[in-house]
Amino acid sequence: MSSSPSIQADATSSHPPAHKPDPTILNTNNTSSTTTTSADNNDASQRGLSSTGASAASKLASAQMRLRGALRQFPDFPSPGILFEDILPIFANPSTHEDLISALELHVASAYPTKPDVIVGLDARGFLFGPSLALRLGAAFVPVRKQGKLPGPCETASYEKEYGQDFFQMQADAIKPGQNVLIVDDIIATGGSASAAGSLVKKLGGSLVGYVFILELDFLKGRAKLDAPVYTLLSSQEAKQ
Ligand SMILES: O=P(O)(O)OC[C@H]1O[C@H](OP(=O)(O)OP(=O)(O)O)[C@H](O)[C@@H]1O
Ligand SMILES: Nc1ncnc2[nH]cnc12
Repeated sequence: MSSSPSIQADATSSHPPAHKPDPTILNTNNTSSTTTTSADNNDASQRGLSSTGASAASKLASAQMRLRGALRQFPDFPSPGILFEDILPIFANPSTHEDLISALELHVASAYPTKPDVIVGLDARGFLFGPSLALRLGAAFVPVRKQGKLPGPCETASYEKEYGQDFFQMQADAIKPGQNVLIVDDIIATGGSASAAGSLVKKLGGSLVGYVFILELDFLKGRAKLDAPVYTLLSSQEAKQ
């Protein structure tokens, strides 16, 4: 699907206009927002994002703006018609790196009364923040890797993404049956990668409690492929000048 010229053209022509509001920032009642619960009074409040009511919401909104401001876009990478979102500048600046981890920690603390046992990060950009988030939450970190990288018995799933086809693998003993698993990745585009990762988690006996992404290319409707709650910190792609 991803190499189809018509889909690539769609991906570019459907970019929302730059002035389109980010519902994550403007509407704290939607499914992408972070609600405040007693669970907010945890470590997140000690690290940059306060945990109480309006204050937490406004700090989250300003963190979201800084994170969106850090993104860079590269047209026609890695193939014609794709507007590539580069998340790496977030990690080049300790302040936006902190914004990211604290915002995600706050979301998990608010949305999951029982903390996940395992954070699963997707190869490769899910490895940039999955382990830090897991450490903050006191959860295990487990990678989903591209085929051929993991030793020992593995489960495999094939998938299509916005710009290609691939295979994901997990080590067969990476998750204990019944563990609560949260999948994290930088971007959801078509949802192919995330859906394949979810199928692997379930094959291993994990209980998939949700997905967390930094950015959603919402015009590709990837979340429709996922059968667990989806949270995205920045809920739409906005073309930058
Ligand atoms: O929703 P989808 O259409 O499946 O696309 C999203 C996936 O594409 C990118 O990964 P990529 O495979 O490019 O690997 P990388 O992280 O190694 O760059 C991104 O990091 C997501 O994992
Ligand atoms: N447009 C995009 N930018 C960055 N990573 C992606 N993964 C899938 N689509 C992407």
